[in-house]
Amino acid sequence: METKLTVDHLGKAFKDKQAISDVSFDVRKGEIMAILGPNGAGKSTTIRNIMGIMYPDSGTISFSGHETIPRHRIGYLPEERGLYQNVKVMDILLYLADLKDYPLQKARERAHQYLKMFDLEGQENSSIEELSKGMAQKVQFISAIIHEPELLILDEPFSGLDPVSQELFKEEIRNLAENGTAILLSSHQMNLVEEMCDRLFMMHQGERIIYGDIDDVKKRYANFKCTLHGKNDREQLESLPQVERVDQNGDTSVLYLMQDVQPVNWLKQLPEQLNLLELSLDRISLHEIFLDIAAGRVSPEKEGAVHA
Ligand SMILES: Nc1ncnc2c1ncn2[C@@H]1O[C@H](COP(=O)(O)OP(=O)(O)OP(=O)(O)O)[C@@H](O)[C@H]1O
Repeated sequence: METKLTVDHLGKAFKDKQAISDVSFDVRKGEIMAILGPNGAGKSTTIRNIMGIMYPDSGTISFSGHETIPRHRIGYLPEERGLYQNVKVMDILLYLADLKDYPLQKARERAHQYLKMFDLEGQENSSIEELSKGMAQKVQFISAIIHEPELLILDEPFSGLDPVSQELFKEEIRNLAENGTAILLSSHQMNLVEEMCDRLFMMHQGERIIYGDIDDVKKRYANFKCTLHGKNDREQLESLPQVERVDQNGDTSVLYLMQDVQPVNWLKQLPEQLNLLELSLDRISLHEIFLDIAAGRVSPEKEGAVHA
């Protein structure tokens, strides 16, 4: 797949605070790539460097192999929402398309098409201040894609959206990728990331922790967990073979199993005296991998540890 964006060994400090260091990843045509990490991990700093809102101290950013970034071929939904408040919806969309050198007539057609798709038909002449927060967010999303960008950067696109609007956004983001747009998406909603994205770049304290194909990452990091309902002694559960740790809440115990456990064999050796009302065995989710990272239970992987 053709590489659209390459971020290579990027570093940026604010005074004595190293916000990001040695950040490297790429985003390919037609894929949805997630950039993830706990609050303060450095996601927005990375994105702002790509967008030229700030300049890196080290490293390079290139677009289709060139270090001159054609910003008119990029669409950007920033984390900070906000469009000019007292300007009409259609006027702002055409103005922003024009800033990207996109033909006016085509922009008008696409604006109508997207306003309809996002249930905003008839709002062309409303001013932004008359719209609800979610409606204004839809207009801002349209403004990010109106000029048919080759690379689309979405910083927390789903925050503040109701479930119906969230579905609309998801569907359109998928459509854009299917039609060849390279998408870099930052989100704290792990279930959506797991559902939508092809690859991920997970960072913590400014550094890369995991980089790779979502399915490979899940296989590599997502061990099995066994949830037991029934009154059981925590220490006894902790002493069972191949149990890494136990979380207990009342009569519910979650046993996190070591890597490479064979679930069937592991189940066979459970002691008969266990109090078992219910038992389930699942792979841990991306959400839990994320919590492990935030808690420092996953250390940065070596370059190339997971093949991107
Ligand atoms: N303009 C700035 N001046 C000083 N420090 C900054 C500035 N912008 C970011 N930082 C610091 O850089 C680090 C990374 O911040 P950044 O906003 O990139 O994180 P993030 O991953 O986007 O977080 P969040 O999920 O909370 O949006 C933080 O420690 C933050 O305090």
